[in-house]
Amino acid sequence: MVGVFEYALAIGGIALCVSLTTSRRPNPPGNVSLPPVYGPWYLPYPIRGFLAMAKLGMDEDNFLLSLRRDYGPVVHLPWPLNQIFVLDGTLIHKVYGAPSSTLSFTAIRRKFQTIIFGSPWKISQGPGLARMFPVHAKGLANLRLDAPVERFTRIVQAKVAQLKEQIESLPEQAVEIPITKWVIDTMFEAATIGLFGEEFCERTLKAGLQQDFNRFDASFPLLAAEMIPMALYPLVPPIADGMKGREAMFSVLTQWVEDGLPGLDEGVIHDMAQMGLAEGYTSREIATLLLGDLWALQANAPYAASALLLYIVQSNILDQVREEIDALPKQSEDTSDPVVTLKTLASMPLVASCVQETVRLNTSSFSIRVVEKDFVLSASGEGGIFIPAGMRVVCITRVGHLMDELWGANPESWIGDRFLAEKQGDALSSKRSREMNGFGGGISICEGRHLATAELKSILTIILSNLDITPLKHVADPRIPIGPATANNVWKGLQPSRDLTRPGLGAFQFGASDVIARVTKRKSS
Ligand code: HEM
Repeated sequence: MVGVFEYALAIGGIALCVSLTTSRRPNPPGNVSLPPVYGPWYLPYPIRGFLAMAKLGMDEDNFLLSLRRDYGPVVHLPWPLNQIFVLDGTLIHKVYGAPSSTLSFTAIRRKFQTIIFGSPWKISQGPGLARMFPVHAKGLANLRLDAPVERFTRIVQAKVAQLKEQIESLPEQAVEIPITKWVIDTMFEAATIGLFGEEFCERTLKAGLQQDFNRFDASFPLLAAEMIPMALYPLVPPIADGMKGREAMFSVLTQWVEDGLPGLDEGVIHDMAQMGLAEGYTSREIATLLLGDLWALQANAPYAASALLLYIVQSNILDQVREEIDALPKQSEDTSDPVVTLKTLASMPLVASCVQETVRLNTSSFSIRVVEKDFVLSASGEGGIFIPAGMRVVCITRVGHLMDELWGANPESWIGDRFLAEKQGDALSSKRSREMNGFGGGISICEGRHLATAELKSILTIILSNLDITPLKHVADPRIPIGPATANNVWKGLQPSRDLTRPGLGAFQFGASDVIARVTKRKSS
């Protein structure tokens, strides 16, 4: 029988081997240097790596900001992460601009398709997916979004009308609701109908799939960390629970594909499913592909939308935002409801700036690349930092968003017109837009960014045209570690607390934390 001593010996042996192999550093050529290594010099590399992992998981913002202060724009976090973090906007753009033959992403996307979304390896590694990737990207381009945005908008209008009716039926002519939950639930339905159509959404609601989505989504950080082999998923309780949620979603998706995608006859989801059938995939295999879209659709935008609404209604630019919204053409002469289309949404520069500012402040995105060939990372072309082949480079967008000089004196504050050309000048506002990397960048940039932006503008427009929102009090979620949206909480208004268990996964989520708001029919005009 193997005893504790043998186990300790084996673990010690592995740690020693890792320490010896990972401590050997390559010799960089010429006038370039290696990135500094994280952690106290006297500790072995694996211990430094574990320290980094623990700090990242416990206090993302403070850890990331301290990396840049203590090590500069690039730092190597040793095994088990074994990643090179890039912490400065200019260098991040160098990574985004590198050719895929040097810094690649496809292998990671393919691997995630299996270890997170459950596709069989033969599909995630097969040639069919290579044919689907470009069709998928085109399917979410602006040109293809009129119909999804129209469907999304129709549902949000109906939900707001329902809320108005509820308000009118009450003697106090007001309701007090958890506003984040209301926005997230509304977005869940509207966005599902937007991309997947009404019939699928109806089946989703009937099966209570939003809860299953949340269970799967809660396991996402562990799955994406790639630390737990798939064979052990059933033994790790949060992942096992996530897998139950995933299975429930597969079952509804598979049946819907089996039935011939009722309620949907165009768009990216329709095209993907048809391509899957043409490749000879089973309905369940197609369901695994569609799950990736359902996750991307719902994991970020609803949270960003509720943060945006709360920022604006508590800011001193609310009246200006309303002026812009009120200037939209009306649906008819006897209504104040605006025409909400991709075209009208594009005519609101202040609202666009508020959306960008919210995505800047309320996201943390890690864009990962595999280093295929030795690479020198340099801002100026002179000297630079040597990155050897075989490593992983990770663009840490959050640090650039909070520390780069171009944001001015108060980068941790929400300033709605920070991106407005009229206010900042054309050069600065377009430089800021280029450096806003909340949707990632380069070959892995968020394909849904146009849809997400349109959704955020649409729901904001419909709510502010019809309702007055007064935030009253914060509600905590005792189950999750929580924190302010930024390390130095400079926002004086109310916002739900940020779930700190999701470093680098896009828009901040809030668990069950919320803000109770008083909602009345809009009075001001
Ligand atoms: C505010 C809302 C959103 C935020 C902040 C966001 C953010 C991100 C980020 C950070 C990435 C990874 C980028 C990288 O690795 O460089 C990503 C990928 C992706 N997003 Fe979004 N996203 C949002 C909404 C959406 C929506 C509504 C969709 C629609 C389906 C979507 C579809 C995708 C897809 C398909 C990818 C994968 C791209 C790839 O692997 O190449 N996203 N998103």
